[in-house]
Amino acid sequence: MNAAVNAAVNAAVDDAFVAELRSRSTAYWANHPFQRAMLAGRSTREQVRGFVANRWYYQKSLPQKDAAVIANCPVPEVRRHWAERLAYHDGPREGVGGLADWLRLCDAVGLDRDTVLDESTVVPGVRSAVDRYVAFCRTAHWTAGIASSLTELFAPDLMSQRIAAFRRHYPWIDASGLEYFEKRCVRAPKEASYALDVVLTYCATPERRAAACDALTRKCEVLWSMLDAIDDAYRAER
Ligand SMILES: O=C(O)c1cc(C(=O)O)c2c(n1)C(=O)C(=O)c1cc(C(=O)O)[nH]c1-2
Repeated sequence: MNAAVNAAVNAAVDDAFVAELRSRSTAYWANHPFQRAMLAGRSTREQVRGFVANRWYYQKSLPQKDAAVIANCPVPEVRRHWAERLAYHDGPREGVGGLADWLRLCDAVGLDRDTVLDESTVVPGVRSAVDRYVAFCRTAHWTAGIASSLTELFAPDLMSQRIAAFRRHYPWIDASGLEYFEKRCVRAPKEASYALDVVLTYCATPERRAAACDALTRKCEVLWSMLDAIDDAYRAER
């Protein structure tokens, strides 16, 4: 095979891999009935608050998940880049960064901060789903850990819809709290694009690529399980 034919074959193989990863969007939590109801303005205050308070457990676990990916990754350039994600959520100091922005969203929906931070409203199903995500990134091959973040390919569209829905249907939410999602709409596509490049570059075998696709499915299941648990806990409120 000459070089041009080889390059064309490799590009086609990469395209098929990316298409396979993108096809996992059908299992993304944007399609969960709880999420659909929230976007359509059919959630009660307690359900919206339940989502935000429970999601805190996901937010606070992200830096530990990213630290696990870094710990397993042998490539300095990738570690350097991935460390930015960790720094983003933790922020340079108290009160600044992704976690602080999420806590401002908690304020904006009327949650008591101490109650959010003591996690007394976190339901068991959310805790175990998130813990599963962190454990997966600790134990799986580092490229699978990175692939599991690729739900961020699907997140920007959902976050834009969520911002619009919160403004339109839930006027009791202080709009300043939406800054978390506004910032993520800019950042998530960049993070997803980098993660996709890494997965394309370092998943060099069909087995690694299959494992990356499986990791993305597992991650969709984590998010879906979170919403199952939240939906269940706040069902009586509907
Ligand atoms: O609001 C959302 O629907 C949503 C979804 C996701 C996701 O798909 O995992 C993330 C975020 N937000 C997010 O804000 C975020 O920082 C984030 C990091 C990750 C990850 O797996 O590393 N996912 C997500």
